[in-house]
Amino acid sequence: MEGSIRWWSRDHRAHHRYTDTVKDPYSVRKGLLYSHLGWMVFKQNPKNTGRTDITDLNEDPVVVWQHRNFIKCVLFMALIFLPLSAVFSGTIGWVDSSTPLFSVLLTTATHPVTTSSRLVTLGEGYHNFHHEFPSDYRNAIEWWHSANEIEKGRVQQLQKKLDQKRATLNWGTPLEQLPVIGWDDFVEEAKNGKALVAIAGVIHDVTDFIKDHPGGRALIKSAIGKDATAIFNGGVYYHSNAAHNLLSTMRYGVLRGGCEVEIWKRAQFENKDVTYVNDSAGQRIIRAGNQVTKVTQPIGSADAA
Ligand code: HEM
Repeated sequence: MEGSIRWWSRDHRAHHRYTDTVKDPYSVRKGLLYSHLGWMVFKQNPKNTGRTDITDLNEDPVVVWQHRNFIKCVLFMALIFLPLSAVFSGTIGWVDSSTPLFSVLLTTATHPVTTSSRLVTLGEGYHNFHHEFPSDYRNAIEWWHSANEIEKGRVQQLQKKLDQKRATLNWGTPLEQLPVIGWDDFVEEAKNGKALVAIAGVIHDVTDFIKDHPGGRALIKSAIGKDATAIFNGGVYYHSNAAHNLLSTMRYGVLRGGCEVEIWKRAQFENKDVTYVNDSAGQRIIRAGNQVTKVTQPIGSADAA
């Protein structure tokens, strides 16, 4: 039913090359039933199937012979070989393991593998692996498979999950989206009641946080309308990585002439090659300790005095 070696391989190569597109002969987008059985039962228009190179198959005498004598081979297998093997082995069962599971696993070809899909397909739910590594005889990654290429794929999948997770979190307004505020305007706004604190060239609105500050209201209030870069980074207290992360959620603006931040911002506008690393979702990756407000060498600390 699945045709000659040549016919099957040609379509399977097209399936790998054009997975889930109109040129894929078993595209799951044509329906579950079609990707399961339809592609074998219905005559396909060869023009619709993507082109593939099968010169190697055409040069293989066994493949060519089997293709030319396909009907004879089928009749031989069905009417002579199978009955004889049943007689000699004492069993009459014959299971073609590929087709019943094929449709289910095809649906997983472009989707993440789930535990249920693995169970329902008796392991064939790992079909993504077969698409990534078509020359690999195995069907899945297990702990004893440590080949470099497979590990790279695994790390990239983990990275994808990490990117999805990162995109759900609040990392603060990206610097390039913040307004640039001059020093005098910053001081003026702070005087007029907005609790603004400048740290490392970024202005933060800490109004809602004053009451929750673990170091007390008085200390955080003492920094309003000031540049608290040194104070925040060890001058009074060396704030944690978590404190810098929290601070980024309070971003209000960028200080004109405010250290590296404005230089970076200007470079962005001038299209210079100064940039941060973004993940696949376009989210900026902020590694622990790499926050823009983190000044690694405390500008003024008790030790330096
Ligand atoms: C501008 C926004 C600020 C934020 C978001 C902030 C956040 C925090 C956080 C989360 C902690 C807990 C410990 C840690 O995670 O490091 C903390 C502790 C502390 N903060 Fe701040 N802080 C700010 C400003 C300031 C200022 C301006 C000062 C000093 C003038 C200050 C002095 C302290 C002190 C002394 C502690 C230690 C409290 C203790 O453990 O007893 N903080 N801050």
